[in-house]
Amino acid sequence: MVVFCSTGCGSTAVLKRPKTDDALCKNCFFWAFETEVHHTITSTKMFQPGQLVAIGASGGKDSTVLAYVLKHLNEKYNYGLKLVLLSIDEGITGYRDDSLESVKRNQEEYNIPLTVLSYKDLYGWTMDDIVKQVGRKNNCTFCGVFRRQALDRGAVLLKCDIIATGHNADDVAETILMNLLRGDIARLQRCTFHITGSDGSLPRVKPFKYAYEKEIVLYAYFKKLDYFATECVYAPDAYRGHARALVKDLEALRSTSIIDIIHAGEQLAIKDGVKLPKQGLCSSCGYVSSNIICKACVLLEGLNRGRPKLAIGKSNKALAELLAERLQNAASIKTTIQDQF
Ligand SMILES: Nc1ncnc2c1ncn2[C@@H]1O[C@H](COP(=O)(O)OP(=O)(O)OP(=O)(O)O)[C@@H](O)[C@H]1O
Repeated sequence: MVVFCSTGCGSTAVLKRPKTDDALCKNCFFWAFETEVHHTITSTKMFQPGQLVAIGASGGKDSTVLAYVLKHLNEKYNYGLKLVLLSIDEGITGYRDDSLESVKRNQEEYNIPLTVLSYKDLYGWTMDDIVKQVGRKNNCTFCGVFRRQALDRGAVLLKCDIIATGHNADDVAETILMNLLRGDIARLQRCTFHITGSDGSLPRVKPFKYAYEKEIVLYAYFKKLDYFATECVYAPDAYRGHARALVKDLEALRSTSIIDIIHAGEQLAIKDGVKLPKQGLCSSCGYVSSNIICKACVLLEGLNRGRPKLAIGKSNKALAELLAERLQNAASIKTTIQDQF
């Protein structure tokens, strides 16, 4: 039986929209998807004309579709943005090396300049080296913390005004649930913001905040976009894995579940008087941090000392240990100087 596009355009439907269950033809689906992203961008005043935008480009489906759609909307609606692709090479053989090849091909196809920064250059370690030290269980902590900072450093280096990532509605819903389950009130509120980074780091935006992962995959498929489809070869973050499974189960029961979780998350407000961590600057590297030394520096120091698990889990203990040692060093330097004069 032929099903016609529910918009009444007269074309044959080729898909059922995961978000709304509407039967749509290819062109009406493209229009609906792009118009919703455009609405997210304009209704939240995500960008300002003249801004240089670093698109975090991993070569995966989300950031590939993001680069394509941002370029398209920028031209169609005259946003007045300059776009650059920024890729972080974590040094994961058989994963990031292959996905970066997709980014390089897209750079040429979309004519957007690309910069690649590596963990090896920034931190002296590849993820392959780190996994050899820490094993597969905790390596996602290193990767996540280093990537966040690497994207920031890269964008600052390129003199960008803002970073756009391909985090989608499923990612946001998972993060809301994770922060709720962990009781992480500060992050719970922050993760629903349209723009983050007003605390001193570069502003970050998620134009796909309301775009379903399944629709991004369909968009990439029907547009025949070139992206790398394999999962990371190292164990995925176990906790997020549970949140992901829960979100997918809920979506299967009711397709609006994902957007409902996001809307609920957006309405949460922190009671007056609740103490939140204050953002300052890391005394080692100068990056934004709610501690005297940022998580990336503590993780790196653990690696460089041959104690990679130092900052896993109870990071306050690791921080206290590092600070005590630094104070001791400072005291012995002071004594040496005093002895000399
Ligand atoms: N190595 C990287 N270099 C640059 N940006 C990255 C990198 N890894 C992740 N990002 C950015 O963070 C977003 C979310 O990353 P995540 O690890 O959740 O991957 P994902 O959901 O599989 O996204 P993608 O399909 O784009 O890889 C990506 O869409 C991208 O914008």
